Amino acid sequence: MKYFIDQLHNKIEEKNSRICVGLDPHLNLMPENILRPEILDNLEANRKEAAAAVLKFNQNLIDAVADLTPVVKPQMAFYEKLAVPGMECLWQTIAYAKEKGLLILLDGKRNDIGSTAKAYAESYLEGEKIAADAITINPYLGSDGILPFLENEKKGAFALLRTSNSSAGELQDLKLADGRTVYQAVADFLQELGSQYLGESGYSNLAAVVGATYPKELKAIRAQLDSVFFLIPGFGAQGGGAADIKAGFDKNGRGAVVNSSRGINFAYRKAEYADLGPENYAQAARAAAQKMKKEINNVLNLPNT
Ligand SMILES: O=c1ccn([C@@H]2O[C@H](COP(=O)(O)O)[C@@H](O)[C@H]2O)c(=O)[nH]1
Repeated sequence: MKYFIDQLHNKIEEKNSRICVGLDPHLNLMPENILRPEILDNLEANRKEAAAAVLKFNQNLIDAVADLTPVVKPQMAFYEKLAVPGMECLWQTIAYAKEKGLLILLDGKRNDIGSTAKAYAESYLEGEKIAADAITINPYLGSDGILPFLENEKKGAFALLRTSNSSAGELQDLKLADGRTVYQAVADFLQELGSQYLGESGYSNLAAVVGATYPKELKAIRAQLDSVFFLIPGFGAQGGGAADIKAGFDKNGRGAVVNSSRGINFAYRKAEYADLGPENYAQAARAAAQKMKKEINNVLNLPNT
């Protein structure tokens, strides 16, 4: 199978799961048996130890959720924060997740002029073992900044469309002279550009990010776009729930994955999993991932297997 988007579809079907587990190692939320809290008092001096702790944390999480999720999404900000050891940790995490059969969506929101975008694409998407399968991008520079991420049909790009954050509407909801909002214009642009990269699934390797925290907009965008696959972040910690993401899927329950990062990574901190204790954070993460998978399948009227 050639296309990234078809690989993602197949993994979703294989696991009957529409979740995406974020790998967002917020250091201040880590269990103490993994990361000594004193490390945070002088992180600059302790980056190596912190990165080693994050790698162990991630590997245990991956082991706990590998059969439940088609894809993981490392958020680059948390690895960049740890400088060189952090980047090593990121690549080791990616290699580990790949060994476990997971697809990797790197959340870096990269982009630039065409020649620089090409360098980003080569840095993060080129290669088999030590490379992501897809990356989040900012579409604001237009097509020459996007096309380098789509050159290899085995790789995909997820462009920011209508984001989940509270100030998303400040720019994205502005009205253009033709009556469309900025995000509606971006949506049309992505569908048009992505039509050259359609897989057998009917979806394009050029996908989009649409937040769970704006269900009305999510519904309208799904109605507008029939060949653009969605990453839907904002589930759990940001307040989005199963009812909010339903309209992001097509009538067959296809066309999207829903991300949760803190809600799964740090589930051990929730009252419902408190009995497990911080040392069993991976078990808590597994329980939270199972619950999310089930809630999404239920709201889409899909069987739970
Ligand atoms: O619109 C967007 C785009 C990206 N994100 C990223 O997704 C995760 C969400 O983390 P939670 O802990 O589940 O809130 C995080 O990496 C964001 O940078 C997003 O939330 N919204």
